[in-house]
Amino acid sequence: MSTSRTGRVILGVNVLVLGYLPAAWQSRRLHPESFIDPAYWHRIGRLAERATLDAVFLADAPALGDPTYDANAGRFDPTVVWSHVAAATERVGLIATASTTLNDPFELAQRFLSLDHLSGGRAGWNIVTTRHGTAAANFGLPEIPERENRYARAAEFVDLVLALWDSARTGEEVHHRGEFFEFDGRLRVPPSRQGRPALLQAGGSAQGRALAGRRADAVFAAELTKEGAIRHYNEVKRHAVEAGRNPDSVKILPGLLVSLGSTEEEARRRSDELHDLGPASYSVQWLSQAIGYDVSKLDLDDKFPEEVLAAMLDPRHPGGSIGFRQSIHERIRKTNPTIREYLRETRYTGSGHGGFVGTPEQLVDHIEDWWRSGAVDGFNLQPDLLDDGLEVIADEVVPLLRKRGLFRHEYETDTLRGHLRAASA
Ligand SMILES: Cc1cc2nc3c(=O)[nH]c(=O)nc-3n(C[C@H](O)[C@H](O)[C@H](O)COP(=O)(O)O)c2cc1C
Repeated sequence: MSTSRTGRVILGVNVLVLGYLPAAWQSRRLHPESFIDPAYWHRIGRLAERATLDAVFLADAPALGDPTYDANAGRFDPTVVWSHVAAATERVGLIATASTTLNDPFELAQRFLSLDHLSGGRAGWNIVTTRHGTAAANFGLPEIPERENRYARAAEFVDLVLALWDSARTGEEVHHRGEFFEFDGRLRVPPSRQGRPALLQAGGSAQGRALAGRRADAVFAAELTKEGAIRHYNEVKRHAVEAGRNPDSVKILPGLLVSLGSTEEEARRRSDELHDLGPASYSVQWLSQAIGYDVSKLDLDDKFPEEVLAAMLDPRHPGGSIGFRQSIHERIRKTNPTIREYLRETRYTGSGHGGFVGTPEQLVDHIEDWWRSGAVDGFNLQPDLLDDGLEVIADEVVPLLRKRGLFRHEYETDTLRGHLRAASA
């Protein structure tokens, strides 16, 4: 661990609607339709801003989720939610996920630059290519295109959106002729306070890491082991250098599921309660969709079969996101558990995304260790429950990070891209 690292940690919060487990709505302050209440979103934005977090973040896959593994099957459009929250906040970044497979570059460029203006330069676009066949059906596609094609489209899509945002600055028309898009024209929106929205990227395959290195300001990653995180970190920074960029201009921010308590036992009890209140099959279903294999067909007291582990690393394997598959594979190889042991352990360590169950002090130790080890530039925290889980982050975790000189005491800038840059030494 390098004690000499300077700069500070970047912290976002990935608002998994009510929380990352299906029983979140049963907590004392929530109910199944809390996410429909506009005041709920204002509360989340203001809480994150009180904690001087860099950003709030929303995932998106334009389809009704499958409740057997999606804790929050119903969701709002992320850019609409953040437009509402922009009016109630002044500094916190507002990052919305949108797919390059299921959107149009002109419409997306206009939508995100509009949000950037309405928020005073705080918008971020999390670039995904979406692998869900259900989402494809909503757009008249017989199936979701295979990964190579999705990322080729994503690369052209992002370059066209950047050219459109640039046309807002130069006033010049864009004339684009590519494999996926033809375009002549320009945006009707002037450049925003931060010039253009920040770009994030989520998808840990080789193609995803290359796209991130070439274009992203930050990466939303999935890392279960520090070794895997360091490899991902170095690979994206290398792609950035090859693209002629300063490697520090792309920040690596893995998700981190957090369940906190005043003691480790209390945190574990909280995590167990939330897991046990949900359907018993949930973690098996979630794992099955993440690795693209029906785990319920296996004997849970056996180890993971070699062919299942091999498929997780095979880019041709259609199921799941490679980002999550690789992270899960690393973890299994490291601890060699039976399936049941894996499901039990990962209650406290996360499955797909890293997880943390413990006290605020222990969480800060974990954040500092991974940051000083060069595994991350920060984390996209995913509280087990919104909003009381976010309150503990604001009231206990952030003050401890500040005491160690690892986090801001107040916002140094008023744009999202400014916040990301301010974290550098
Ligand atoms: C950390 C992480 C977050 C993701 N979030 C989303 C999301 O919100 N919406 C979506 O459609 N895909 C999401 N994906 C999946 C990928 O963007 C996309 O489906 C891609 O095809 C699979 O990525 P990969 O194979 O490059 O890992 C996410 C992937 C990762 C690793």
